[in-house]
Amino acid sequence: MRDIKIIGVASGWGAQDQGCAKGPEVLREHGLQAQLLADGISVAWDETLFPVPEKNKIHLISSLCERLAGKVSGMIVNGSLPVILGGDHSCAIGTWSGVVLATRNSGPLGLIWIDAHMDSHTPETSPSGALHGMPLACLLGYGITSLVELGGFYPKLLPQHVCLVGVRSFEAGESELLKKLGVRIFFMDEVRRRGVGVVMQDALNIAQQGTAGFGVSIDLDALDPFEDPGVGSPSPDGIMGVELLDALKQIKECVNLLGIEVVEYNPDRDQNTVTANRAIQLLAAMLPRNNL
Ligand SMILES: NC(=[NH2+])NCCC[C@H](N)C(=O)O
Repeated sequence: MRDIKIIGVASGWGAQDQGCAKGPEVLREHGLQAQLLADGISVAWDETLFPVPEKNKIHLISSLCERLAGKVSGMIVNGSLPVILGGDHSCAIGTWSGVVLATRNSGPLGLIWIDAHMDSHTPETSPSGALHGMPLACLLGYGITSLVELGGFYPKLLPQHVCLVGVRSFEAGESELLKKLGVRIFFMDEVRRRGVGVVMQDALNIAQQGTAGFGVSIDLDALDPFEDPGVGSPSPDGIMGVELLDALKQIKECVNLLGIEVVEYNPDRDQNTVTANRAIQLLAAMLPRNNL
């Protein structure tokens, strides 16, 4: 049985609304470990990383992501399953760089990116300039050099092993990049038409075929904000919580699961801790039972 280890990333520097910096510690105080244990899942809280203050936002995020990548790759080398809790989605650059650092000799990484947004801008195409709108482009080899080349190599991901699920809010530049690269996007209308469970099976095929293993990155704004308001960039008409939970259950059977990331929990916008509870339930759906 693999140890499951949590790393919190208490940074909102990649977002315009920085409330999600408080996300990991609020989830911890909310009893995340006890709630998972009640489901038969024992998780150790390894550490919450706090950013080191820096005038330059890009330096701040790249050094935070470097620390994160180092921790994540160390955990995988030691046989643990890393679970990363954001913070804003720019931490994905660190998470998945770390996974790839540890596994690239065995093959490419597959990644399922569940999100309302594409997060695939470069500074040239981004209307907001916010770094949490850029992590997927960085991982695919496009954008700010220090982030793209984090860990000393790039790209971290190949387009044929990546897919997005739940997208409904995006701008032209990022959509053109993903189209050019041929990344499969399960837009919200397809998710609604075919059901999240069926789409997730396709997503798992994309992420598992020809890869050393795969990861899942969940931006909580993929969920419908009417049900789950506790996110940084709410976007209407998203995935229903129970449906996503059900679809994610197939993941815990996958022995080639290399890492999980849940980001953008914003306690300032949450109501009656509904989204905190949802984040914990999503983890419980995906994590292998190790306490039986
Ligand atoms: N991780 C996120 N919540 N990303 C939202 C990005 C929103 C918008 N596309 C931007 O680049 O500013």
